[in-house]
Amino acid sequence: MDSAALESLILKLYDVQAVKFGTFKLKTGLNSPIYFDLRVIVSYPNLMNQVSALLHQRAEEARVKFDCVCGVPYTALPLATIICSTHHHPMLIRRKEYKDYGTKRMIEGTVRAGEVCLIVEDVVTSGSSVLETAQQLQAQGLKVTDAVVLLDREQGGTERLSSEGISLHAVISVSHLMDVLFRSGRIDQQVFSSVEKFIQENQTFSPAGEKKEENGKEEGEKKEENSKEEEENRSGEMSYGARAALSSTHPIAKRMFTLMEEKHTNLCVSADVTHTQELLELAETLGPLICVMKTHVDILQDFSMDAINKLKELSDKHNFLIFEDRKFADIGNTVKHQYEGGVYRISSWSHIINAHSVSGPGVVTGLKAVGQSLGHGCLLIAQMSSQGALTTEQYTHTTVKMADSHPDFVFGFISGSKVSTKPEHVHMTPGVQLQSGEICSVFNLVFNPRCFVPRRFLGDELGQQYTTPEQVIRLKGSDIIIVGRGILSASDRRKEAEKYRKAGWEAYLSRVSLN
Ligand SMILES: O=c1ccn([C@@H]2O[C@H](COP(=O)(O)O)[C@@H](O)[C@H]2O)c(=O)[nH]1
Repeated sequence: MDSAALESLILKLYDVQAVKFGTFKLKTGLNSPIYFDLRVIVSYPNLMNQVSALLHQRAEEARVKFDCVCGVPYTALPLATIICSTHHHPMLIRRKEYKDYGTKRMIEGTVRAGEVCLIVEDVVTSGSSVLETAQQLQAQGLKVTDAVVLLDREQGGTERLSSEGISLHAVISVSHLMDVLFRSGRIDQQVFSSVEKFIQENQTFSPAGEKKEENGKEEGEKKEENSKEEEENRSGEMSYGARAALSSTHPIAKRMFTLMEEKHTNLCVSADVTHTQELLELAETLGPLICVMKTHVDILQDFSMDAINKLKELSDKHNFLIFEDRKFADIGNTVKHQYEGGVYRISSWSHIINAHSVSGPGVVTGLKAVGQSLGHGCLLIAQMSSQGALTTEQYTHTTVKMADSHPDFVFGFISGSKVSTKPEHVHMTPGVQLQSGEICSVFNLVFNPRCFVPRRFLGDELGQQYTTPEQVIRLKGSDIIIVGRGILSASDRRKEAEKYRKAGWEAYLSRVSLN
């Protein structure tokens, strides 16, 4: 690639303020000394043509073989359009928002399964937007081997994509850009060094499987480590879509992550009702807002397989998964019968079940013998939300190890926080309401009469404890909020569920990387 052409492009990008220096708060909460806003280039037709030509040239230099092109929405869409119309390549458009009407397609254009699609992107940080796009193309039977990007922030995107079998080809790297701007006198040594330091200290990719040393640490050190962990939960986080695209992700988790990203929801409603009509009404009204409906079928006074068949139809209609919260906890042989047979025949309709690990690995082996061939998945209960729960740190740790031994069936956990570092694992958290017990401590409630918080925000009379969607998703690093009475006790359940969906989704957006 012609270095003079690249230098002139970098200077033009600086001149049109597509690259800025200062203090910019990223979606992750981090303050960055550099910010790219390549959206502005749409106002400069010559620049658009130049960028598109260089992207195409980069793909040619890397000898990428492809049949069609797809731009990551939104900035790369017009770039892909110019490339396709200039070089006569078929184009595909990826929708960012799921639509609940019409064809409901996420990829528009003529899809020919088996063809190779080249992805075009403007800026890559962690690579999660490219991975999301790849995953949606792959879901349509297309192959994705390469992506071209105008600017690589060099924060781990190349490595992340490579670990997923995608080669990233960048026209400009951030170090090259900084070098040109420094040499041309556009930025001084201080700005140069602060950006260099930021990039070095904010890498988003590290090979999986590394565990932090915890033994022998002083209380203060441990506290600091905990807050670092919370910080990690908030920043550099992979998106649900990117996690769906990982080859090690269980099929149920793939489906779950994908539909969460499509529907913009990480809300699971806990349908703790006692009549089937109410259960079906909930599925019909809340279906578009949820990713999972959790049931306790043994509290239904009029259980019937007919009602269950209708629930299955609604789960297809509104694209949510069914999770029977049966909490299996017996020896392998017994749980096998409980899962497959009896009145409820749970394995015939529930996509997800869960189990306590207390009885040892036999519980998983027994359930797996029934559920694996049906394509179902299991969550292990690693922590509980109720006061005085016996789920100690050691218990949680052993439960995670048990899950690791059965990746073909166990795909995640019921827990109050993120207990596994594996991005393919799903964490679902119960005990969630919009206002938590932390607003006003029990001590204050008793001793300070002016501090009034309704009892239900603290917990219930039977030991349930609540935290907020923000705490669960952003600070504790869990993936899905499970909400029962927070929604069920509202006079307008749909409106209330929408509040929870929004709160959970915004908390998720605030923790994933700006890419
Ligand atoms: O530790 C746990 C495990 C499961 N649950 C279940 O979640 C819902 C919570 O209902 P709320 O009305 O939101 O309190 C309920 O079905 C429990 O069985 C849990 O609460 N804690």
